[in-house]
Amino acid sequence: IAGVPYMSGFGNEFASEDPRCPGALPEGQNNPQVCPYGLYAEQLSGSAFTCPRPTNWRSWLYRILPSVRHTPFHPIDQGYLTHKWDEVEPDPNQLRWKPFAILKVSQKKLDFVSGLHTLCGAGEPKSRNGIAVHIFACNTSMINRCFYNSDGDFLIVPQQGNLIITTEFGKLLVEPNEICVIQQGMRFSVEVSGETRGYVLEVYGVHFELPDLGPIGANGLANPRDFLVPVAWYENRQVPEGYTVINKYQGRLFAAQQDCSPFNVVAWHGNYTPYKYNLSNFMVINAVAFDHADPSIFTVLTAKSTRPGVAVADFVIFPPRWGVADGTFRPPYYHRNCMSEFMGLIKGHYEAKEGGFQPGGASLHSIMTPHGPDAECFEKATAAKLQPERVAEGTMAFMFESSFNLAVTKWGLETSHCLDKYYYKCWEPLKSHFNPSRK
Ligand SMILES: O=C(O)Cc1cc(O)ccc1O
Ligand SMILES: [Fe+2]
Repeated sequence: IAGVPYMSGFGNEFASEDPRCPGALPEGQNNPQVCPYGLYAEQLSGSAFTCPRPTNWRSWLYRILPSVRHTPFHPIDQGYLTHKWDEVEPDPNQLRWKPFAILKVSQKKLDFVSGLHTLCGAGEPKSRNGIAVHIFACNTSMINRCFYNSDGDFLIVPQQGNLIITTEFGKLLVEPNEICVIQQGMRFSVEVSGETRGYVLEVYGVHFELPDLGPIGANGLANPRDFLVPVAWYENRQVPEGYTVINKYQGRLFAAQQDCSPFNVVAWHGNYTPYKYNLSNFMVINAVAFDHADPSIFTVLTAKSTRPGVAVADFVIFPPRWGVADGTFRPPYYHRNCMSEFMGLIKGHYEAKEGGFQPGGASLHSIMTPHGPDAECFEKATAAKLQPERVAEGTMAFMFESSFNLAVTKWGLETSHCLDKYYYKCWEPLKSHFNPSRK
């Protein structure tokens, strides 16, 4: 898998053939009476047929057998995956979690799907509006098992361990500090080596896009050419013992059996694909004179709502960069926000909290819940001699920021046993410096 080939570009019209079958893509039409090599043609639609061109997503897959050839779906156990947002009473407090536990194989075998734990979310897959945040913590590869989501798209943020993701479109190797997006309906299977953990942002009913750049101009932030898309890869593999296709549908898991691998797409073309992105390619823009810019300058991808400027969810990162602002309190300001702020940490530490917030953990600052730097960070930043300095070197924190009011699951508040009960104490030492006779 090292040296896997990719195509590049965000939302391009791609075309790819497995090199073992040159000419597998029909020329000049999508539905020949008989496809090259005796393949079946199948369209995967990621938008309504009638969407305007800039948001019209679909791909054509040329496969050994069509996806429809399977036995009926039956409900299966779904562990801690849920979209029930009323399991526990609402909690407006600042919440922080210690690194989520990853079980050892000897304790319990968990793969990417059975290792999904829903932490928080809001909205509803049936009405196609909302989001969920899941933690995946697993130790085993998916063998003769694949997954597809009818409810929405997965933005996957690995934090520990590499993911080898086989998709209908080909293979992706996704390492920590990279992210990938597997969109609604795309079948995929995840191989891991050892204990593996990360975060998933699921959005129902919208797709991620690159944010508008406004006065920034034509370049910057996440550049389209740095998004990588797999090349066609197929296996013609019979699985007499049964290949399990798992479907998340209306928040529930179902399984169906088929007798061959679903990764039997010999060639495909279209603009509806999985993709990955390396966060170190992000072109960071920051304040170079004074003041602290809002974190929207660090938006990698956005899932827009129908309200102008209001996201269903933004994926924002806090990458290594220079801090140079003069006469400025440089860390994040104290604030209350009309959006929900979920944060995770891939590596290192986060500038507003040197301790307490650890890689593989998380925090949630809900709508209008006050938050900001801990007392230690405040004292340091107000006393610091302001020189150009590297910020967040060797670290990578991120935020899922959402206009939804996120509810936390029972697993999040209780079962995970990771909630940090003393989080509020990090602000307790903040003291008044007010002196009416000093200006
Ligand atoms: O709360 C946070 O740590 C995230 C954040 C960072 C920042 O630089 C400004 C605002 C903000 O919400
Ligand atoms: Fe914040």
